[in-house]
Amino acid sequence: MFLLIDIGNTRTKWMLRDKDRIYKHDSFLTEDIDQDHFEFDVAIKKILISNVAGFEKEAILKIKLKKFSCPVEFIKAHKKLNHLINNYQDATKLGTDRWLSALSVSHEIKKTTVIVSVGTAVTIDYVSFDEKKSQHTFEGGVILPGLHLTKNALANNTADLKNSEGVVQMPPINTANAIESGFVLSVLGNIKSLFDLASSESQDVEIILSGGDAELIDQHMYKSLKKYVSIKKDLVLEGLFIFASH
Ligand SMILES: Nc1ncnc2c1ncn2[C@@H]1O[C@H](COP(=O)(O)OP(=O)(O)OP(=O)(O)O)[C@@H](O)[C@H]1O
Ligand SMILES: CC(C)(CO)[C@@H](O)C(=O)NCCC(=O)O
Repeated sequence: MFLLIDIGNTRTKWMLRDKDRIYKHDSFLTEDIDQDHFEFDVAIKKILISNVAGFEKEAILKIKLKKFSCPVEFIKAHKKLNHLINNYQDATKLGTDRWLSALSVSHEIKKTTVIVSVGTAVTIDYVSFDEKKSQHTFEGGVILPGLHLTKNALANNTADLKNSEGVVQMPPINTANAIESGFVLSVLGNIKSLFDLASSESQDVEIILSGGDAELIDQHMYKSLKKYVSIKKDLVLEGLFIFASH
C-alpha cells in the first residue's frame, strides 16, 4: 500500500492505494498541514510526496508522518525517467507537480499533449511525443497567476478593484466580470499559443485540463479546440503512483 500526497500551494490532495484499488482519496487546505489528516490503521510500504508549497510544509509533514515507520520520499523532477525526457534548462527546477503530471501523461497517452493545471498558479505545458522512439519530452511551458491570485493582486494593488464574484461575459460590462473574463481569456489565449506550437510539430495533439478551476476553463474553451480537450483531475497523484511503481 502506498500513501501518495500532492501538496499544492492552496490544497493538499492525498490517496491511499495499491496496484488494484484506491482505498482513500481526500484533500485539505495546505495551511492546515499541521493537523491530523492521515488517520488509518494499515501497513504502508512507502509514502511518496510532491511538494510545491515550500520547505516549511515539508518539515512539518515529515514529523507528522513519522508514526507510519516507513520510507518517505519527496520527489524531484528527473532529467529522464522511463519514457519521459525533461528539457527544462535545469531539469530539477521544474515544479514536481508539472513533472509528475507529464510522467502520468507519458504513461497514459501516446500523443503530443498540452497539460493545463488551473490551480493557485496556472501552468500550461507542452509535452511532445516521438512515435518512432515511443518517447515523450517535456518541452517547456508557461506559468500565470491563478484566478484567486489574479483577483487578490488587483484588489491589493488598486483603489477601485474589489475582490468580488464575476462571470465570463463578452464584452464584460462591470468590474467583477471584467476581471473574471480577463483571467479566463488570458488562460485560453495561452492554451491556444501552446496548442499551435505543439500542432506545428505534430498533427495529433491532446489538451488535458486539471486543477481546482479546470471546469471554468473547460466551460469557455474555444469551439475549435473543444474536440481535443479532456479533464483529468488527479494527474499529480497518478504520476506519484507511476513513480512508486517504476
Ligand atoms: N482561500 C483560497 N486561496 C487560494 N485559492 C483558493 C481559495 N479558495 C478557493 N481557491 C481556488 O481554488 C483553486 C485551487 O485549486 P487547486 O486545488 O488545483 O489548487 P492547488 O492544488 O493548491 O494549486 P497548486 O497545485 O497550483 O498549488 C485556486 O485556483 C482558487 O481559484
Ligand atoms: C508553478 C507551480 C507553483 C505550479 O504549482 C509549481 O510547479 C512550482 O512552484 N514550480 C517551480 C518553478 C517552475 O516550475 O519553473
